[in-house]
Amino acid sequence: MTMATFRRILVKLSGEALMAPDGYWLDSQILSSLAEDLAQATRAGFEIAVVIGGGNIIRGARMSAAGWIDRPTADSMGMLGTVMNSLAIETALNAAGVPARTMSAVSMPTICETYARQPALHHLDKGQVVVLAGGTGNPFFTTDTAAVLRAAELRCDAVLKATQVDGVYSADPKKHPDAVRFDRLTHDEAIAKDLKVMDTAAFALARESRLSIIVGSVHAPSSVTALLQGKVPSTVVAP
Ligand SMILES: Nc1ncnc2c1ncn2[C@@H]1O[C@H](COP(=O)(O)OP(=O)(O)OP(=O)(O)O)[C@@H](O)[C@H]1O
Ligand SMILES: O=c1ccn([C@@H]2O[C@H](COP(=O)(O)O)[C@@H](O)[C@H]2O)c(=O)[nH]1
Repeated sequence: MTMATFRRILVKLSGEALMAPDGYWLDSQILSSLAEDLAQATRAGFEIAVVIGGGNIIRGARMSAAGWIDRPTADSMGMLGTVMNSLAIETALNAAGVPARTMSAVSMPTICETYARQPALHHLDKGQVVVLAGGTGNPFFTTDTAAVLRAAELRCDAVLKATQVDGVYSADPKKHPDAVRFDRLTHDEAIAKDLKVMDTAAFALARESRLSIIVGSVHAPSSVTALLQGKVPSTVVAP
């Protein structure tokens, strides 16, 4: 399957991208612009499922490294952060005229639907955007792994990681300005080179499920549609 034939996409949005320039966890203008971008992708004919990270709120590994809290508890807090971001994106999508519903891997029935595969497929078939919250529901994982897992479950054609950088580089471009961007990589290469734009578990699951991953910048104008249509730079990780 080539990019031109992709129809159902799991968009992994950076949580960090929601942050306001002054460091506040959520900027409502950035949120609306992301929702408008997703709305444009649905109008272009893509079926969209969303996983949003929690890097603007809590990263469990970093928090527990300080020593006062254990990793599973910090990760639980991280998963709750992704629910907050998911409810925010659901609200912004509905305001942009796109029916959206949040489904959480962590059951909280007074707040949103609990994730289950068949109802999620049904919502997607009806043209709704499903926002998949709470990661995998387990500590020691990331929302990148959750994105690949849900993409495989929900018969998505690809995962789009819309992040802070415009692709996968030979090293973290924020720390190594001389790093070189790859246009294309195999899953094996991404794992062997230990390219930390996504965790190894996510790449390994994508390899097993033969899922392509497009990595590109969330900051490009109309980034989701432009990335899916190959109009802006990205890296495609594919079998
Ligand atoms: N080889 C690499 N190529 C590209 N980016 C890399 C690489 N290694 C590390 N990175 C870093 O990975 C980051 C993106 O991944 P990460 O999941 O941490 O952030 P995110 O997409 O903002 O997610 P969230 O905020 O939701 O956790 C980039 O900002 C970049 O600095
Ligand atoms: O399956 C999961 C997904 C996430 N977490 C925790 O949430 C934070 C935020 O997610 P990011 O992918 O880093 O944006 C993550 O650091 C974990 O602490 C989790 O435990 N399980």
